[in-house]
Amino acid sequence: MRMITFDGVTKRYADGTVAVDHLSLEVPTGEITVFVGPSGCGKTTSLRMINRMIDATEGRILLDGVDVKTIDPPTLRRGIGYVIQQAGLFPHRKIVDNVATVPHLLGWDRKKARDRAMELLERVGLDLKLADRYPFQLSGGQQQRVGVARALAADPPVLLMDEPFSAVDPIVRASLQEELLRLQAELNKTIVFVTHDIDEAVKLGDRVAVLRVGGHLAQLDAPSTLLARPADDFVREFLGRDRGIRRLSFVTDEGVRLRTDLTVPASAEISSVRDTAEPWLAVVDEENRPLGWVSVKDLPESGTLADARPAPYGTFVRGRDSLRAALDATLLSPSRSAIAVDDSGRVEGVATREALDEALDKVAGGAGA
Ligand SMILES: Nc1ncnc2c1ncn2[C@@H]1O[C@H](COP(=O)(O)OP(=O)(O)OP(=O)(O)O)[C@@H](O)[C@H]1O
Repeated sequence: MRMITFDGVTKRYADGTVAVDHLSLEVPTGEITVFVGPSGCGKTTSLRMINRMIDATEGRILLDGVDVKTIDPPTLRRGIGYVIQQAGLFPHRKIVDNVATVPHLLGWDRKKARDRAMELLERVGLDLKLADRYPFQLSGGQQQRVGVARALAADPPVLLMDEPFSAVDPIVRASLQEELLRLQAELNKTIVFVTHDIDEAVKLGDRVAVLRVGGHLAQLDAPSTLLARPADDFVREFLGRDRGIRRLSFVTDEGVRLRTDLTVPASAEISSVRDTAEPWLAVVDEENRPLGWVSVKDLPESGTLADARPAPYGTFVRGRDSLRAALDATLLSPSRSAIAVDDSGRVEGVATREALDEALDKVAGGAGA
């Protein structure tokens, strides 16, 4: 249990700058809440008020109903992991010692702290051969993983992450995001994640708080709702281009009707399919895995479908992928239909363009668009 409540929180700095203005919102237990917004909108200030690196001028921040101002900062921070950009590792300590620092401070003996550190490094996907190196001997992405491991060391229920993945290249960034989602599925921490990147926000957030300059909350919603129904022009603009398409990432493929009459085994005689009215057929192997598309009018005179050269195909995983993935699969297939497979890659059926159009109509209808 660790729910965070902002109750009319204002931060006015000494020079009069109002960084956050009467912010009220709830960060639910066990979820990732992302604070996103343009530079200077008060994201970092809001985050740091939670662990009292900055104290609010007005209002209250409650942790499970207890005002953080009544908890002394060291005690408070013991229950709150903190990850920042460029990891902020101690440069003169080995990787394993960086992670073991907090358990050590908590009074664990050396071996137990070290074991815990190794376990966490493994968990965040770091090659354990790197444990005895120093931070400067690691890549930016590796250092970030260590930063996450260190924040998790005391097993805090709350994790604050301030632009943790901003300093690494897009590919490493994507893998760190995946890793965080994988970890979170196991750990269920209450996470507040700050970013200025809206794509990162909708990918990671269970809920996304969009802030505007001056620390005003513009909208707080699940990513799919945010993309479907931005509250105003500011949010719409901040979400950027391709909002409609991006939204399809959050729509499951479940509603898409599949046809099962468009697949044929590679062992079938060509003569048996020549008279079909369908222009394209999906060929499958004996285990019902896709081999590709064949154009019926271009089939050889005789033989089996194994003798026809199947063209490349796109697939999506039924029940797991989004409508966006299904649509993408159609673009990778000459038939413009997508092959639906199960988790083990066996064909469940074919989603035709008509079936996808129907599904898209339902989404557009439901958006109030
Ligand atoms: N110590 C300070 N004294 C005065 N003003 C400050 C101080 N720290 C931050 N500010 C101002 O408060 C506002 C919010 O800053 P904050 O760092 O919270 O924004 P942010 O949304 O995290 O920005 P960024 O994405 O650029 O990091 C900005 O206008 C900033 O200039």
